[in-house]
Amino acid sequence: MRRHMLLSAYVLTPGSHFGAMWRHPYSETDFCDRELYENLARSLDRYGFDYAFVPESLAVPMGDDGVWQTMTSRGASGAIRHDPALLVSPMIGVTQRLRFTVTLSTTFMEPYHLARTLSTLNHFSKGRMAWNIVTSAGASNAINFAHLTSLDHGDLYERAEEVLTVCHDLWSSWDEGALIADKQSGLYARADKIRQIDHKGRHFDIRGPLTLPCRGNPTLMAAGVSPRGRDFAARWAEVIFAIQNEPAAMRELRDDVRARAARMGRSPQDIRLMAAVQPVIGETRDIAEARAAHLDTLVAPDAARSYLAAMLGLDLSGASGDAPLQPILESQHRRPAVDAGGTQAWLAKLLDAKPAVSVDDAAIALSASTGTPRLVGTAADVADQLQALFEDCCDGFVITPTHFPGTFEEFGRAVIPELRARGLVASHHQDH
Ligand SMILES: Cc1cc2nc3c(=O)[nH]c(=O)nc-3n(C[C@H](O)[C@H](O)[C@H](O)COP(=O)(O)O)c2cc1C
Repeated sequence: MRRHMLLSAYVLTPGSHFGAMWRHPYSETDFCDRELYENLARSLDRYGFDYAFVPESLAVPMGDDGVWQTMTSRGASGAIRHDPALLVSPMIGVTQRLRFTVTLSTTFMEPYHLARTLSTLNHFSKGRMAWNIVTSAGASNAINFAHLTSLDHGDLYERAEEVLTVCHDLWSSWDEGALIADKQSGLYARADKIRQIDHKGRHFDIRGPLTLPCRGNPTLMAAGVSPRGRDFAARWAEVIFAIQNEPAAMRELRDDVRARAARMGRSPQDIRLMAAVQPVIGETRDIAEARAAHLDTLVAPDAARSYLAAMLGLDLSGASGDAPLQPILESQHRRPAVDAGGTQAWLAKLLDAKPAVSVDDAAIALSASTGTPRLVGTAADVADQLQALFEDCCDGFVITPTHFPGTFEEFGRAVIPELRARGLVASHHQDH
């Protein structure tokens, strides 16, 4: 069977990987409206997206200095976040085919909760769930859980391994056929087909069983990039979510995780990589270029500076926006705890092209796409760029919006038919 591209819609508000999304003239702004998500889900289902992908953070975004007010007041990426599991619940109800990726943290959630929430969603969606497993490293993630013992990077992954073991045990704590609901005999469930898990580990003490039977396991995704994160993905995940600017970095990540998986006895081809991309589509190339340039004008420099500071682990509080970035980088020698988006590689590329880039220009460039490749052009141009990446170094894309939900509609109306005509995405009702 021909290999098909996976297509996900990235549901992050009020800014997405484009940090000023809500300011776009065509964008919705009420991200607390249930119907917005139901309508989005209907459209995604109709156009043939594979997934709605919901990332997660349990804190409002903040700069490296802990100041959250700037980014929240500017509506930066992730300033409004719902519980991912609850967000997709109404979306499930209005769709037949669309699948859902919820990002849930192994650090701040308990495995019993995780296993049960995902199990319920997998029942309600008839098996259309995926879990993007994150360890939520970094100070901002921990800010609302300061009462918990803080875990270092290695401990986060050790806990995550235990969480996954427990979840799998809970998901198999009911055998198929355990639920019989036999009114005649009065036997609802066969206890001989339901097991305690009796887990006693370093982090958890859990008897089990789960409070409901399982309907298959969710598809597992992972998003770490360190050697430990890659091992974790190689052990558990079927899909890796990547924010990488360069094809070579996507290729290296996929090859490396596949090699690790092979050493663990898995088939390397079982691991697919979905890369975040930001399409900017125009009726003509000139229109697309003009739209891309317009996007940058919507980014607020103060919020962009906070974001740059957070992503690079810099103190920019005393810096003028016009100052060149390079000397600041050299004087501070600071590094972020997490390089989640390949930001260092993005920065190296920027400094290579523009050694004297100012703080604000760098900040605006980062907030405009978070380092995801921006694909600018007509629908056919965007399809060409996706095809080239797909044939070279990845298995699908997470489409990050510049306006919400318009980007998904433009992509669905103009680019997906083009990809389908080229045989690159599954036809409707066909599995990938
Ligand atoms: C592409 C990407 C996306 C991520 N998305 C999230 C997220 O939505 N929520 C979250 O809490 N952590 C997220 N993370 C953080 C990871 O789960 C992990 O904690 C972090 O990357 C540190 O692990 P590492 O050093 O192995 O990369 C993401 C990381 C990457 C690389």
